Amino acid sequence: MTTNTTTKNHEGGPVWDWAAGHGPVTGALSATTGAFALATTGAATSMPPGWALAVGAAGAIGHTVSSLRDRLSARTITMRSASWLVGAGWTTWAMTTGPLTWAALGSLAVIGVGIGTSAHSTLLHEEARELEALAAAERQVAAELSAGRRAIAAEWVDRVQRVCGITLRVLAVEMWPTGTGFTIDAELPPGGTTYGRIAQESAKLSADARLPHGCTATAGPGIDQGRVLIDVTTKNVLEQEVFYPSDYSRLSIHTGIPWGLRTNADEIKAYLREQCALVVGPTGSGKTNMVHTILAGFARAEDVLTWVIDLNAGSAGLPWARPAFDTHGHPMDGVSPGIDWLAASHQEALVMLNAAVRIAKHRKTAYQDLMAQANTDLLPISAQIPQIMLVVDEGAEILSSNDRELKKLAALILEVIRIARAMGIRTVLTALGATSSVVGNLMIRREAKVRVALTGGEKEGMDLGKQFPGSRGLKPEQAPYKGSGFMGTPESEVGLFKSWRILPNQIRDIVTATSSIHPTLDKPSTKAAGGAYADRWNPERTAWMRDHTLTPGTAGPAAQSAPTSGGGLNLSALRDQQPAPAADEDEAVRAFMEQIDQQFGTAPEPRENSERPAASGLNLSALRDSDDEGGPSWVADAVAAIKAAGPAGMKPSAVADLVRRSRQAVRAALKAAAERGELVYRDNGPHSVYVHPDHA
Ligand SMILES: Nc1ncnc2c1ncn2[C@@H]1O[C@H](COP(=O)(O)OP(=O)(O)OP(=O)(O)O)[C@@H](O)[C@H]1O
Repeated sequence: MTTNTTTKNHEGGPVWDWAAGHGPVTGALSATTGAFALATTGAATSMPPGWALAVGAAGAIGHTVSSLRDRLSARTITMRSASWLVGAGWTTWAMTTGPLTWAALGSLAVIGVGIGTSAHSTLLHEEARELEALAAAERQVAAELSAGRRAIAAEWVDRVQRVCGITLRVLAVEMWPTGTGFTIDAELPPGGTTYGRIAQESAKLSADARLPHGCTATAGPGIDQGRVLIDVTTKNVLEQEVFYPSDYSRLSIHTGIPWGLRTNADEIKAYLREQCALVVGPTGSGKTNMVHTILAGFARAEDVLTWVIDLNAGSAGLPWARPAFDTHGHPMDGVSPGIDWLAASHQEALVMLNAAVRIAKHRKTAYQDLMAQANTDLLPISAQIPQIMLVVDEGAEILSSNDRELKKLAALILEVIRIARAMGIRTVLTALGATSSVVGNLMIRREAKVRVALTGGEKEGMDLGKQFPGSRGLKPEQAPYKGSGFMGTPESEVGLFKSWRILPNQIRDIVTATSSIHPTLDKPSTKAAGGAYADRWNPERTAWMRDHTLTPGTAGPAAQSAPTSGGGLNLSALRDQQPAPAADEDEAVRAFMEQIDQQFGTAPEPRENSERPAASGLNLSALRDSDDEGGPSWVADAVAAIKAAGPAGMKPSAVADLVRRSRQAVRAALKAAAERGELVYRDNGPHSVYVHPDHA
């Protein structure tokens, strides 16, 4: 009957779910209605009552078997088989005595309520039993885990005692979710023991623990100075090839740029707002690959513009520039280069570095008000005023070269490192080796504290102690895989590290994906950088990228006759390998080189250039020999800077810092300028300033 109803209601009404299991109420209802239906039908058809008993016994046995299989409790099994037997007993009795009597119906109702109640209670019992079983399993896992942790703690207390002679009290052992190691949090013994004493025995501890190659035990500071955290790597992630993540979301110079992975698979970031970086790696260690991952990070940053110098045919920057231009060098719609400027020749590098110096100086005056408002002496870098990251591939070799041409570049690179920290220009230099001329340079030692050493198994010239002074126990053998090595930053203790692998396809993807992220150079900086910056992607100027018969940095035919726009430096004039240079071009090259030689030729570092900040293009007058302390070039700069400072004016000392002349000379020159009416002196004791007449 129920089946008929079901079929009829199938279209629109509720559907019986025969597959669903019974709860206590539906179970009792089903049992009693079933028994009643069988008794009435059996009585009407004179069925032998013994059949009902036989069916009940079979049901009890069947359910007992299935309950045993489901590992249900004895209580549930008893309840179920009792229900079958009681139901069958009632049916047999009712068939014999007649099911439609008050006694039969009443007893059936009592049986129904009884089955429902006992089913409910056994269900609760069953659930409680299940929960208890789960909790017991969890307790067992936890007990095993904490036993494991206790064993690790005991083992390492012994080890540190044996190797370093220090008795630790382990407070916690944290297993890394990546399954590649664990961290021990321990208390150092009283008496002033520092974590450094354990850190310097890293190699011995790793050997004592018989860690696989590439795995280390490194100690770092704990929550306070009396605690130590020991990171122990047990699985070597350095040997794996890990590809650059496919997440190209926005980054910022302020929140750090990820450069690769620690052995526990954590990302390690470089914070470069104020720091420069030095990446050392011999040939074949994965240095070029690492430069690309660095450029990838900068391309993703909304407040970074990357200027690349690679005198080795520009190869480090080319994959980042080419996808943005068509075969004629014209920009592709909707794609902008992943780097902002690429110099592949001495001349272009010279132009770029001079522009960087001019920007640094001009920013100092142009953003005085902004910095005063923000109450900071550090230029607030943002998408509107981006940081310039100067990446110089094999830049450290440029710094240590005796070649006259390279010395000029070296002087300017050091100049940028020295003067531009606050104004948002920082450098990433790569080097083939950690030679003393590189890491021995005071400027590099002081400013480039983000350090990477790619070892790739190479031991020759790998003096890790020089590159990471104070960190003992680092051995190139610990990172014998390509792209692996050590990295340390002021924020993160030196430790093993793996750079991501990146391939040309992915570089192309990143260029496209980040096209809308790149900032534009702020107006004052663009002005200071001059026409040479504005023209940097001119098809003529980038002809060498497409025409392999041209030497990098040389312009295509069009540029040879046409002057560059915006009054910038005409690079064609600097070409040193033109087939038949015109006489006046030769003359320009000679004059240019002479002026540069006078300025930089012999000195290890350049004298301060005195380009006019607002001048467009490369200001050759800046390269003039300037012993003339009262000479017009820097006084004009000073007057321009004072004008840019507005009504607040500038103190003579600030002007002296800016133009890099002695305070005495500056005071005299400013006084003379005031007497000529070019400036106004606002006398206010120690706060006296010079103001431009426009703002007086
Ligand atoms: N992070 C990495 N993970 C895995 N393999 C890498 C990684 N980096 C580099 N390699 C491997 O090492 C090879 C050399 O890499 P790369 O060209 O970057 O080295 P290099 O130090 O710049 O050498 P060279 O100066 O000779 O160009 C790559 O072809 C690649 O097979």
